[in-house]
Order: sequence, then structure tokens, then C-alpha cells
Amino acid sequence: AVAPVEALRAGSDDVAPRFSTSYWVDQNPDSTLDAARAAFATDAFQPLPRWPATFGFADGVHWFHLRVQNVDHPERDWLLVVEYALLDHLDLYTVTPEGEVQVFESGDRMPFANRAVDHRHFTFPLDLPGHSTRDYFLRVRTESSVQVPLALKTRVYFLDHAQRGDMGLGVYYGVIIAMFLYSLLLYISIRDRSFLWYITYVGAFGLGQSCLNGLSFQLLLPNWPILDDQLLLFTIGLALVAMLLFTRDFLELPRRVPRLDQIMRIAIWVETSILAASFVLSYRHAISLETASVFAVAAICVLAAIIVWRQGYRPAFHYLLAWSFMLAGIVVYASVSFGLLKKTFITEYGIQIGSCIEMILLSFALAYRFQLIREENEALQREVAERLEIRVNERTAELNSALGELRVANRRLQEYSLRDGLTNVHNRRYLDEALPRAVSVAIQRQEPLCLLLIDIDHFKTINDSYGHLAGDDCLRDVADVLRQQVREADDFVARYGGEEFVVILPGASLDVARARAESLRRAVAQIRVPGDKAPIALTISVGVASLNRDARQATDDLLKRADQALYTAKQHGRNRVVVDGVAPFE
Ligand SMILES: Nc1nc2c(ncn2[C@@H]2O[C@H](COP(=O)(O)OP(=O)(O)OP(=O)(O)O)[C@@H](O)[C@H]2O)c(=O)[nH]1
Repeated sequence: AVAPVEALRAGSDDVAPRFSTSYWVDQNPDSTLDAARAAFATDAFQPLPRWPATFGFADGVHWFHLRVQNVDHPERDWLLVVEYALLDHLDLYTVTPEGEVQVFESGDRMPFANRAVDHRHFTFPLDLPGHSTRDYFLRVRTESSVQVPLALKTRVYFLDHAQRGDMGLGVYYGVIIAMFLYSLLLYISIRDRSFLWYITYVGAFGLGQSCLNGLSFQLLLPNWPILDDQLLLFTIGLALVAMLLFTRDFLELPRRVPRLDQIMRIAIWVETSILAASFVLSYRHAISLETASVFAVAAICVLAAIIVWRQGYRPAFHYLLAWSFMLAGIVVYASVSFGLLKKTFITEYGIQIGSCIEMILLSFALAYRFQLIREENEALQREVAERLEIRVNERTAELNSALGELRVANRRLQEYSLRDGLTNVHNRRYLDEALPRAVSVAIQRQEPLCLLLIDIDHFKTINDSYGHLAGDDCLRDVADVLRQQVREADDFVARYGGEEFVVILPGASLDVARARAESLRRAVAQIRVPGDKAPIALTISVGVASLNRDARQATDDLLKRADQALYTAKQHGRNRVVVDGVAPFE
């Protein structure tokens, strides 16, 4: 068969063998090189339907033929690179014009060490000395999507450019690892569940990407080809579940759109079941299921975000913005898997670019949402605190007024207990406390103090002739007069006994005391108490004594001497004042 030839010429180190590649599909899963060569001889090979070569999830063994001639390129050391990491079996047969056959076996079902070139993409060394021509048959059998993006490069060119590509991937995984660790720390400190779903998503997504790039196989699981496939299924499934859980929490669906939340919960269950099923289903079925559900998950997430956003929830906008980059990347990538879109740099790495932007924006959205929640909480706390303060103030005021009333009541009670009920002057109990106190203060200050002992004259007679009630009236009126006359700050009147009163005059000398006693006597003599026959006239006798601070029991001594003076006053005809130690004045 006359096939187009890929001519290598000096100056072009990177060749896309688009038109020199043809393909043929053999439904026999054990298809051999002989079968392919026979098919090639009968022109069964077809031109590629699109470039790069993608066939979606297609059955059968895909054979690719490529004829290369080194016309005048000085380099003989070339590489054939298949820039897709997930092909199960991939064998390159080199046929020289002399009919010699050389084979390199590869594919992700073989340990990584079997590869002719240590690279995450399937890479075959081609020896193309000047003017030589080679036929290459590439045999592809895979359960995954059949994507065979071919490139011919000199080894030097490949080495130069691999570095740049790896650097790009390094930056990408650097971002993912940074976002993962950063959000993990945030989750540990904040304990907000949406951070947990976010880091699950980022972690699963990053790992899944490393499977797609062939990096996890190269670096993490080089001896476990089957596990690499399983890891991809698991991480995609987990990323989808985490994405749904994250969306549900982040958009607060249970609270904001309960109806949609029910659908969301069903979706979460379905995705979880797919995740579980991926352990038992064949790779082809599981990956088709997961790839297809990417569309459903994207649709429900975007729908939820739009609804919540239109309800006025701002973080939903950030969410939409973030996801739009990611979803664009995912949809583009899935479309390539199904053979709907061409494979280009953007479609190949769009998912990585999109997801990078998305993760950064989402992290920002999380922070924004967290701030909203915090502001809400603070406002709530302030409100509660204010309400509490008002309540506390009210209660305090109530308590204070109650306390005030209580204090007044107590004081009144104390007053009552220290006052005589009939005359309303201080009672004997008060006198027993206050007199010793006044005496000791006077002694301390070295000031004089006088005591008047007052007794109503012939009170028994008044009682007997006017009645006991009239007697009480007389007691009250005398007490009133005494109280009115004794008004200095420290002076006080007390009822001493039946019809006896005591007046204490701190600071008063004997002369002053006598004068005060005289005026009291005169004032009482003015009183006329209404009696049933005629008004009752009253007189009093007064004994005056001055404090002797040298006496042993000063208070008792004072009272005793006042009593003696009073006795003397009674003896000398009543209605008079007698001063202790001074002869009564007739
Ligand atoms: N109405 C009335 N009488 C009282 C009260 N307390 C004591 N008395 C009476 O006061 C009288 C006191 O009388 P006495 O101490 O004998 O002396 P007096 O009649 O006042 O005569 P002199 O003191 O010698 O002038 C008694 O008859 C008591 O019953 C009281 O609260 N009300």
C-alpha cells in the first residue's frame, strides 16, 4: 500500500504526524501485528477522523500506522510521544525496510519500570538515521477513552520542553497542595463542615488529576498499575460526592431551598452508590458512569447556585463564578473523552487551569461566607447582650427599690422598737443603750453632760380622779412639750418609767441644764389637758445632775444623783428644779 510519509527535515524538531497516520480497528481483542500488516496491505487503514486522534469509549483494538522518513534531519534519536496517560495496553512495532520487527510494550497495565522512557506519558524511542525510512504500527487496547495524541520529537527537544511542562504541573500541584493544607488548617481551627468538604474535594480532585496526568502512576504507584486505575475511579467519585456535599453546605440548601435540597440528597446518594460500585464494576463501565455523572452534578450545582443567588445570597455568586471556571474545564474535558471535542492545549489543560482558578476563588468564597456568618453571629450576640443588659438593669432597679423600701421599713421598725408606744419619745431600752454611749463620748471629749430626771407631780391622783385614759393623755402632752423643747442634735428625751422622763443634754454645763430644766418646768405648767369635768393642770419636779467623770460607774452615779435631786425636789413641795449638790431653792 502507498501510505503518506512523514518527512523529517532539518530545522523541525517537533512534528505532528497528522496526515501520515492512519488507523484501523480490529474487533478481535487478541489482534496481532500480522493481522494489522495484512489489513494495511489491503488498504483497510483509514485517515484519522480528527486530530489529535480521539475515539471516545470505543471497543476493539485500535491500530495506528505511521511511516517516517528522515530526509535531512541531522538528529537520529527521536521519540514518539502519546500525550495521554490512561491507555491500558500500548505496543509499538517498528518495521525496517528489511522487514526486521522490533517491539516496545507499554501501557498503564504494566509496571512503570517496563517503560522504555521514564516519563508519565507513553514515550517510545525511535532510531531514525539520516535517509532511513521506518514503518510504525501502534497497537492500542484500552478500557478507557481511546485518546492517542501523537507527537514526534527529537530527544533533545523533548527534554528541553518536558521541563517546562513539568514546571507548569509543579505549579499546579503546588497550588492544590497549598489550598489543601491551608483549608485543612482552617478546618481544624474553625470546624466549619463546608471546609471539610472543600478539602476532601481538593484532595480527591488533585489526586484524580495526578492519575490523569500519569503522575500518580509514575511517582506514587509505579508497581501497581491496576491500583492506579482504581485510584482514578475512587478520586473522581469522591470528588463528585464532596462537590455535592460542599455545595449543599455552602449554599445552605436545607435552610434556603428545602425542595432542591431533597434532590441534592438523592444526588449525593446516587453519587455515593456510583463511588461504591466503582470497586466492583469494570473500569470501562465505572469510568463511563462517573464521566457521565459529571454533567449531572455540574447541572445540579449550577442550578442550586443560581436559585440561591437569585434569592439574594451573595456567597452564591462567588460560588458560581468559581465553579464556572471549573465546570467549563470539566465539560470540555469530558467532551474530549466522548470524542465530542478536539484535543488541544486548552482542552487538555483547561481542566487544570479552570480548577486552579476555581479552588482559589472557592477558598475566597469560603472566607467571605465565613465572614458573613461571623457578622451575623456578632449582630445576634450584640442584640442578645443588649436585651440582657436591659433586663439586668430592670431587675437591678427593681431590686434597688425593693432594697430601699426594705431599708426604710427596717429603719422604721428599729425606730418603733426604740420608741415608747404611748408618748412617742425614746423608750427605756433606747435610754439603756444611748445613755452609756453619750456618757463615754463626753468622758472621751472631756465635755460636760447633764441629765434631767423628770417626774409628774401627783400623777396617781390625776389617774384616780380623771381616769387612766386621761392620765395617758397627760403623759402624752408632757412628752410632747419635752420633745418640742429638747431639739439640739445630741439631746434626747426618753420615758424612764411610768410617769418619769429623762432628758440628756450632752455638752451642757450645770447652769445651762438648770435653765433648760426651769423652762421645761414652766412649759409643762402651762399645759391644760382636757378632763371630763375641768381641764387638768400639771406640774413636774426635776432632778438635775452633771456627769462626774471620776466616778467609778459614771452612768449609774449620774442617774442616782439625779434621782436624789428629784427626791429632794419632791420633798421640798414639787413643781421645782433641784440641782445635785446645790441646796434647793425655796
Ligand atoms: N394613766 C397612766 N398611769 C400610769 C402609767 N404608768 C404609771 N402610772 C401611774 O402613775 C402613778 C404614779 O404614782 P406615784 O409614783 O405613787 O406618785 P405620784 O402620785 O405621781 O406622786 P408623786 O410622784 O409623789 O408626786 C401610779 O398610780 C401609776 O399607776 C401610765 O402609763 N398611764
